[in-house]
Amino acid sequence: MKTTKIFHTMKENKEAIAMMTAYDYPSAKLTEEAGIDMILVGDSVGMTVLGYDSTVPVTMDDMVLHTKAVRRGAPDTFTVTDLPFMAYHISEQETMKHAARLLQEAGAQAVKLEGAGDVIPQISRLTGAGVPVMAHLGLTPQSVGVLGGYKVQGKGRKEAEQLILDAKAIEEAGAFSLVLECVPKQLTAIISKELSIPVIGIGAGKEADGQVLVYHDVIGYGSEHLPKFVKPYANVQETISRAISQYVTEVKEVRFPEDRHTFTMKEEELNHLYGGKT
Ligand SMILES: Nc1nc(=O)c2c([nH]1)NC[C@@H]1CN(c3ccc(C(=O)N[C@@H](CCC(=O)O)C(=O)O)cc3)CN21
Ligand SMILES: CC(C)C(=O)C(=O)O
Ligand SMILES: [Mg+2]
Repeated sequence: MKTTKIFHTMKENKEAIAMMTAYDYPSAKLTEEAGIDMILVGDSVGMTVLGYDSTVPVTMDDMVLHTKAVRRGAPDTFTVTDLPFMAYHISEQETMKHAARLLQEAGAQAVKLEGAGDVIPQISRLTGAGVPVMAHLGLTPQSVGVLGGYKVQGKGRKEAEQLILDAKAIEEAGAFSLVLECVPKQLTAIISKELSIPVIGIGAGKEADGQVLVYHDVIGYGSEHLPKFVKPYANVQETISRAISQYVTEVKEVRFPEDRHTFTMKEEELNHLYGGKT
């Protein structure tokens, strides 16, 4: 069984941590085969797979379903699942129940939650109960309504100082790792240096202890607007579109199926249909 300790060790050895999201069986299988260090079942599933325009509508049931599929595809990879919007704000009891569902019912090894402040006591309680917690600061997409859009965070000195304080409080509360999203690289350098837990960046520069990106962004599949921090390593949507268009064309022109896609019965059997009386 893989534990959070390996990621501490990787930070100590200055070995960069490669993390990526996955949402279903095939994406998880390919991600594990490629040698990823850690999978995130992100609530970004709401946008990349389910077609919502933010992560806010994503439910616990969605996260359980997708985590189960991911675990079947990547049984040997440490898997973190996002607690969705409002799953860790209503009460301590609800937070604990939701984390228990993700670890026991869905098979995640850790949970991730966004923010500091009110969330700090939840991180302590979860860790105290044996749930490994990954925190998430900077651009926290579940707060898009309050932040007023997906914008870079911590550019001003006051905001940056608050982020550093929040990061320290998160480590203090027992989180095993921290995702830093969309912050200036200088802030990433400070936070990664000041914390002993690994900092995983997304749009936060190479100064983090590791990187995370969304599966669809890495393979070039389906995103219309790509954030600046994304590097698409392939153009899978073009491949898929071309394949589907060709299929449609060939069906309409009756060029598919060909003989090699088709089954036949022996002449003899055909001749004796209805006892040969046809
Ligand atoms: N496909 C996908 N990739 C993601 O990284 C991602 C999701 N979906 N959904 C949930 C959140 C939303 N995220 C986003 C979405 C957009 C930007 C974006 O366009 N940012 C501007 C910054 C503009 C500025 O402040 O200067 C950019 O140009 O990168 C950033 C993060 C990150 N997460
Ligand atoms: C982008 C990462 C950090 C995330 O939270 C998600 O995919 O939901
Ligand atoms: Mg998320």
